[in-house]
Formats: sequence, structure tokens, C-alpha cells
Amino acid sequence: MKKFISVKDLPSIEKAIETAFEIKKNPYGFQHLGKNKTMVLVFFNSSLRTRLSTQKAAMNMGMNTMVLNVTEDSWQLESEMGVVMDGKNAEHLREAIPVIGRYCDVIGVRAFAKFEDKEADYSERILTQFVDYAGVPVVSMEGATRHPLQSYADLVTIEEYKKVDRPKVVLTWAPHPRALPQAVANSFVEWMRETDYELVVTHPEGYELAPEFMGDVKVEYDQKKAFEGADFVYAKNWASYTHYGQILSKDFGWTVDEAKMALTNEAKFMHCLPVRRNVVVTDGVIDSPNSIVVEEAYNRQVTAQAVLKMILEG
Ligand SMILES: NCCC[C@H](NC(=O)CCC(=O)O)C(=O)O
Ligand SMILES: NC(=O)OP(=O)(O)O
Repeated sequence: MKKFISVKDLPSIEKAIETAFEIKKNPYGFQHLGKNKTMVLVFFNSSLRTRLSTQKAAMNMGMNTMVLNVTEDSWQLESEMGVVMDGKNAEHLREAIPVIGRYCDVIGVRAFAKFEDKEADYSERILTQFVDYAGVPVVSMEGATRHPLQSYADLVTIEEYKKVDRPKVVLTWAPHPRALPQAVANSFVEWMRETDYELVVTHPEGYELAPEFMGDVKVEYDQKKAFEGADFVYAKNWASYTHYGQILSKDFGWTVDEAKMALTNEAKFMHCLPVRRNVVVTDGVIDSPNSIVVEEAYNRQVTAQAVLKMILEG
């Protein structure tokens, strides 16, 4: 595997699941692959899980890791081509990326949607430059439109907990005080479409995801109806795609609570984290035995390691 930006980069979904379970059983069995190799993790945005799980994954593979936080104490990096750089940005990605690439064997990069320009976000302006100029494989640690490491962990988590071959998986929008990217939701849909699960997406009107991600996936605007018989409930907030980056609703009627979970087939509750308690989900649901958010987060380490294995094997 030469890069990991979307589900399309995998050899196959079956092989990805198989590799993840192989790693989960034997996390230290592949250290020879990463010996004397280095991964640089570049963060344009905050992180807890991705930062730690990806570093741990690289270490388990025998690799060294370095982390670059593009924040106020590093050079601010320009991503737009052809600009007169007389503002705050001291260095262009066009130089910075190949320089980073010379210091390592794999680059991980996190660059969220900025919500300033839909075209810049949906063309993955930053991530694409990394892929084009790094000279080494690039792993997305959440781009503007996708979060493939998250979705891979979500898939493996569902595979571990499913009680039927074709579980009903519900992606539900939930309220949030801030405008969050569509990346986790887009990616979740993209990965679920590669399976034969029954996928239902529920959200208020105006929160439709980009058609290239949704395809013919069913939208059920009645959240309670969507929850009926669900085996997995995956909650996430995202800002509007059509009214790009706007918050159209903060309706707590969409919070995932015990009454709605009672409509499901004893569904497991999932969220990528970090989560706003009693806004996105009630304490009662996230603290219940059906909440699998911590194991889901642990699987971030497992699947990051599986990605590195597939990359290091070429
Ligand atoms: N990688 C997991 C989610 C990251 C990001 N969440 C956030 O920014 C939450 C921040 C807050 O709750 O203030 C998102 O939704 O894409
Ligand atoms: N789920 C996830 O990506 O978490 P972080 O934003 O903390 O990395």
C-alpha cells in the first residue's frame, strides 16, 4: 500500500479486517518491518487518540516516531499556491513537505476542514500536497473530508461486536455547540458502503452529507424510526454541507438518550471521541454496558498498526 487516504487505498476490506485481527492477536510480531524506519506525525489540529494511538502503533511496528505540531511555536505553513507570502505564514508546504519526507519513511498528517472555502476543503488542499510532494507514503490522520483511520477502527469494532451477519448500523447526527467537520461522518458512510451491513443515516433537514459520499444510502429524517431495531448507533455531530460550515440546529431533541436507545435491538453505542456528554449523548447511555467507545478507541491503535504493516510490506 502506497498511501492511506481513503478506503479505496486498501487491497480489500476483507484483507484489512484480517490484518487488523492478526495485529490484535500479535501486536509485537512485526517489529522487523519497521526497524530503522521513522514515522513523522504532522498535526495542524488538536488530537488525543490519533496522536497517541498512531505513535504507539508505529512503536509496536519497531519504528521511531517524531511529532510536529504546526501551532504558534512552529513556522506557520502556507498551503495556497501562487500567493504573495507577505502575511503570517513563513514557509510553504511545497518546501516543507519534501523536507519532512527526507527525514522519514512514512508521514501521518492531520489537517481538518477550515470551513473558509468549500472547494479548498473538498479538494483536500493540504493532504493532496502531502501525497504529491512527500516522496514517502502518507497516512491521513483526518483530512478535511475523511477520517479513514477512525472508520477502519469503527469497522473492526463492529466486526468484533456484531451478533448477526448483517447488522443494522445507524449513523445519527447529534447537536454540538461548535461547527464540526463532516469528515468522520463522510468516512463512516464510505466504509460502511463497502460492507453488506444495513446502513441508515439520520439527521435534521439541511444536514445532508455530500452526494459523493452518500450515494444511494437511505436517509431517515425521523430519528426514532431510524433507531428501531438498530444493532449499532454511531453518533456524530457535523456542520451543514449544503449551507457550508453552518450550524442550523442545536436541538437537544437529537441527543442520544436512554429512551431512544430503548427502541433499538440493544444497540451498541459508538462515538469516535472526544464527545460532549449530555449534548451528543447522555451520561446514562455512554456509561451503560452497551457503550463500546473505549474499545473502539483502542482499535485505533490496532488499525493504525495494520495500516503501517500494509505500507511497510509495500
Ligand atoms: N477526530 C475525532 C473528531 C475530531 C473533530 N472533533 C472536534 O473537533 C470536537 C471538538 C469539540 O468538541 O470542541 C471532528 O469532529 O472532526
Ligand atoms: N477520534 C479521534 O480522532 O480522536 P482525536 O481527535 O483525539 O485524535
